[in-house]
Amino acid sequence: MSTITATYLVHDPKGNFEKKAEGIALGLTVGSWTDLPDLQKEQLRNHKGHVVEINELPEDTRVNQYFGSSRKQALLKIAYPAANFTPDLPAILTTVFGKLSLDGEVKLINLDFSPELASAFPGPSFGIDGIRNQLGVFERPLLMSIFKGVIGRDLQYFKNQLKEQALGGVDLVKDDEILFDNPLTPFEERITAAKEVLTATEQETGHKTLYAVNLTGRTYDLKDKAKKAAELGASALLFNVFAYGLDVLQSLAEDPDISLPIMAHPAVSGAITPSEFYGISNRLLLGKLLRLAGADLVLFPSPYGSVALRKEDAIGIAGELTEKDANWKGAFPVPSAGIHPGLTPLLLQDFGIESIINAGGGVHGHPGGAVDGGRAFRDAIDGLMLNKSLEQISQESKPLKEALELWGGLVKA
Ligand SMILES: CSCCC(=O)C(=O)COP(=O)(O)O
Ligand SMILES: [Mg+2]
Repeated sequence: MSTITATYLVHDPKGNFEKKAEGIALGLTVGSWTDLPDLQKEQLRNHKGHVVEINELPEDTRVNQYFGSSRKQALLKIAYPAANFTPDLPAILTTVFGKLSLDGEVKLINLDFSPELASAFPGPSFGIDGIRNQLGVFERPLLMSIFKGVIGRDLQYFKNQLKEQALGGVDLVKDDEILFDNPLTPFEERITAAKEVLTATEQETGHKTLYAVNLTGRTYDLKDKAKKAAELGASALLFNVFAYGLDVLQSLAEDPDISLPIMAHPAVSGAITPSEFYGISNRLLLGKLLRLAGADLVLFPSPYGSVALRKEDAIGIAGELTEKDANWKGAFPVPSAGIHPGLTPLLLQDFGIESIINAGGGVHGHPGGAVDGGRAFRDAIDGLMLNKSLEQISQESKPLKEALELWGGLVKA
């Protein structure tokens, strides 16, 4: 039988987890909080949730300090028959965590899709290989930079900033997620201006750079805007998926007339993921669900930047995005926020080659400007791929040396 199996982390002072698990399995399917005497055997067999596993965990002393009283914790696995829902994320999330998300200390940790159900989801259209093919870059992490300070500036400022970033050798440039349609830099004009600038920089340097335009506006206007972006020659879309919903991302990814890589931004996800007791795990939300809904690149806070995630969470997200056995193409992990060139060895060590190093302030804040900001990163990445140390590379690269002096990163002798 096709199913989805949810794993929940639950906390309870008494630890009566069998009762809790059965209550969820029945309550989210055919039952209610009161006895329903005319439930039929067949109804129970085909539609009731099934408790697969109850794994009581050792008491968490941090949790107990938080509550000032003892709290037992357990992981509960419950399988729900696919016959209960349509194969779409709104139906699935409402089944496995709709009412339950409002019902005390329950966190949704994972979802396992049976193969038949998994096949209903598209996954990335381009994925890691598709984006590498577009760029012709295969043997190093990619480098992305972010427009900064564009709000309130005109198209000429936008073009200048894009040119500098591209000349610094970055592979992708994305809008900041807070840049919306506006009279100074309208959506369509940003796309055509970027195409003009990036065609010229590619002719000058031979290096290709993609531009991800922020797809914003009312939900029902998004598809037409995205199609227009594709027609005008945009190279990728940035999308604030959690302000809209995972299913909106899926609709964009599935549309054959919007044949562009989609970069998912984590804005607003912090309202759902950080609690130990409530919400949805980062690994599931920013990893597995974004990948199956069709994100080609996924931004998330790195473990060591200005807005940090726990390292275990960040590595978990990247693992979900790149896991080889999954049904979908791999999506690029993009650990972000507060990234500067001194962090490059750490990023490479923790996220490997199949990742994107992404910086806004760490490019534009370079004393030599954004061109040197990009070069500092590229020199660091290229040198590390040759097994040189950051210190060695900085002796050959003035931009990197200056970046390390400003932001740190050299291991002192
Ligand atoms: C919180 S992950 C998204 C990072 C982001 O959107 C951003 O603008 C990072 O900019 P920074 O100057 O910190 O590189
Ligand atoms: Mg941003």
